[in-house]
Formats: sequence, structure tokens, C-alpha cells
Amino acid sequence: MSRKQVLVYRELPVDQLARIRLEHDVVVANPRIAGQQQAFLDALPDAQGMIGSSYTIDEALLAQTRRLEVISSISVGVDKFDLPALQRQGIALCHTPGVLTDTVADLIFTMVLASSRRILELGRYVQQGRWKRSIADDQFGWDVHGKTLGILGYGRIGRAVAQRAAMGFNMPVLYHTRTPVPSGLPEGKAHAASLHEVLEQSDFVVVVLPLTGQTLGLIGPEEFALMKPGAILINGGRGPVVQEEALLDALDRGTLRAAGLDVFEVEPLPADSPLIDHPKVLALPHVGSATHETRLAMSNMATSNLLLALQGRQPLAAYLPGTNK
Ligand SMILES: NC(=O)C1=CN([C@@H]2O[C@H](COP(=O)(O)OP(=O)(O)OC[C@H]3O[C@@H](n4cnc5c(N)ncnc54)[C@H](OP(=O)(O)O)[C@@H]3O)[C@@H](O)[C@H]2O)C=CC1
Ligand SMILES: O=CC(=O)O
Repeated sequence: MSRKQVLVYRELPVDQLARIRLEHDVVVANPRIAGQQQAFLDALPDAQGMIGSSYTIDEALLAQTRRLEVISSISVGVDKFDLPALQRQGIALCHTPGVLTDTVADLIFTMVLASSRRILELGRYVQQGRWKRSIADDQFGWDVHGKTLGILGYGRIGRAVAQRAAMGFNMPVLYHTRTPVPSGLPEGKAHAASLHEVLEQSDFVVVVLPLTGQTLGLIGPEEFALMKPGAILINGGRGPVVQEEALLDALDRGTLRAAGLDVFEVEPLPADSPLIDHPKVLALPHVGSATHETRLAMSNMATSNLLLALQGRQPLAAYLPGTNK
């Protein structure tokens, strides 16, 4: 098989890079690093394969490619890609579902626990040397076990969150889907519900939806108004699914008790965002899958996807199939 041109647009572990170099010629250029932007642009016309993540691949960028066969994303989410443009051009798009599911569910559940037990705030209280006597009830948290947890986005990660909630913390689970699916949990542990029912009845609303035309801005003023007083919102999917202005309003009015957010409308979170030091917000830097083990598994799977597609073979997970040029 002849060697092809591969553009690596995000750092890859050296052994993954070596796997690609065994079969193909590689340019490493990360367009988010100022000094590497030109090299990235220069490599586009000849690139037959690309591998990376967290960079918008739109129609204008695709117009600069001439030979591209496959893009292998080191992520499960594919919202950074212009899917219709890729499809029109017959470019395959691969992603990394499954290998990060439990790690992201762990992080989401960490946010459930941390927001409810006020871990960030109380940890800071100790760090700042303010712990002088037993704390009073204005610093108590709220129980997690036994409370109702609602899930919007009952896919791989949503189901893994449900399992932790129902089986580990004895929480009744409500889940909203657009395509009916069984809960995957023992009888009586979880119930399908409408979006309204999930919002109205849940003590914790966990959002783990992909970002699409349908989900953009899905949780706004009307949805917050439906939520139980004292509910906690957790967003571990994509930032723009939740309208941040409406979220801040719900927090400031006291409707929402707290929010745990791993994702934001704009990332990295702008320095002047009121979410950064909001007392009721636990804000994390998009770290759902960020463990050593899982990031390695993701780059390994993405590298395999790329190599298989360039060999004209079936990748492990193709989001959009290509044309096998
Ligand atoms: N914070 C982080 O670091 C991470 C965030 N993510 C985000 O989590 C998302 C989910 O990942 P994963 O669980 O693996 O993906 P899945 O595709 O397995 O699950 C997504 C679920 O959302 C459902 N869904 C899609 N659109 C709607 C809608 N309009 N209304 C109701 N349900 C809908 C899908 O249902 P249907 O079958 O009907 O399409 C599916 O069940 C990713 O797309 C990504 O954006 C993922 C990894 C890490
Ligand atoms: O946000 C991370 C992903 O894998 O998608």
C-alpha cells in the first residue's frame, strides 16, 4: 500500500504517532498554537487523513483540502464538524464512542455529589483558614442518596450515569429520550418520561446530550421555570445546550440550588464569565474524559480508526462513512 499524507492537528502520544509514521508521512501542526497555524494551512491541500480534536472543521476549511479521505476525531462528540459538507465530499468521519463512557459518567457523578455536598465551597473554607469551630446549618449540604435524578440524553453516558445513581445511590431515575429505549436497569429503577416531567420531578437534572440543531439552547428560561425549587443542574454534554444567561438567572433568583458544569457556551470560559466565581457554580475545564487511561484509549482508538480508513477497511467507529477513494 502506498504511503499517504496525514495531518495530525492535536498532540498525540509518541507511540500512536509512531504507529501512523510506520505507514504514512506525517505533518504535526496544531492550529490552536499560533506558531503552527501556517504549517497546518500548508498541509491541508495534500492531507489524505487528519487526526485531532477540539478544532472547528467547517466548509471553508474543507474547501482547502483536495485529497482528504478521512478525519479521525479524538472525541465522541462530532459537533465541531460540518457533517453535511463532509458527507457531500465523501469524507469519512471517525470518532471514539464507548472507551470514555464510564470515565465521563464518573465525572458527572462527581459533579452531582460535589454540588450537593458543597465540596468546593467547604474545601475553600478550610484552605482559607476559616474553620475555627463546628460548622453551622447554613453550611450543610443536601443528601444525594434517595433523591430523583433526571437524565436528558439517555445514550451510552446517560445510561452509565443512571446505573451509578440507581444501583449505587438508590436514586429513582427519570430519563427522556426521543427514540424509545429500555432503561437497561432492573424493573422499577428507572422510568421514561417527557422532557417536562423530567424537569418538574427531578432533584438533579443531568444533561448529557450531543450538540445538534435540535438541542442547541434546549434548556432556557421556560425549562428552568419548570424545575423544582432547589434542584441542581449538571451539564456534562455540550455547553450550548444550556442557555447560560437563563442558568445564571435561575441561580440568582434562587430557583436552582447549584450547577455543576464541565462544558460551556464558549470554551475556554472567558475571563469575565460570571460563572467562574459564582458561589453556586462548580465549573470544570471540560475534563469529562480526562484521565490518563481514557485519553490513552481514545487516542489509540482514533489512531486505529485513521489507519483502517486509510487502508480502505472498516474503522472501529465511523460516524460518517466515506467513499473509499
Ligand atoms: N464533558 C465531556 O468531556 C464529554 C462530553 N461528551 C458529550 O456527551 C455526548 C453524549 O455522548 P454519548 O452518550 O457517548 O452519545 P450517545 O450517542 O450514546 O448518546 C446521546 C443520546 O442523546 C440522545 N439525543 C440526541 N438528540 C436528542 C434530542 N433532541 N432529544 C432527546 N435525546 C436526544 C440520543 O438519542 P437518539 O438515539 O434518539 O439519537 C442518544 O440517546 C457527546 O455527544 C458529547 O457531546 C462526551 C464525552 C465527554
Ligand atoms: O467532549 C469530549 C468528547 O469526547 O466528545
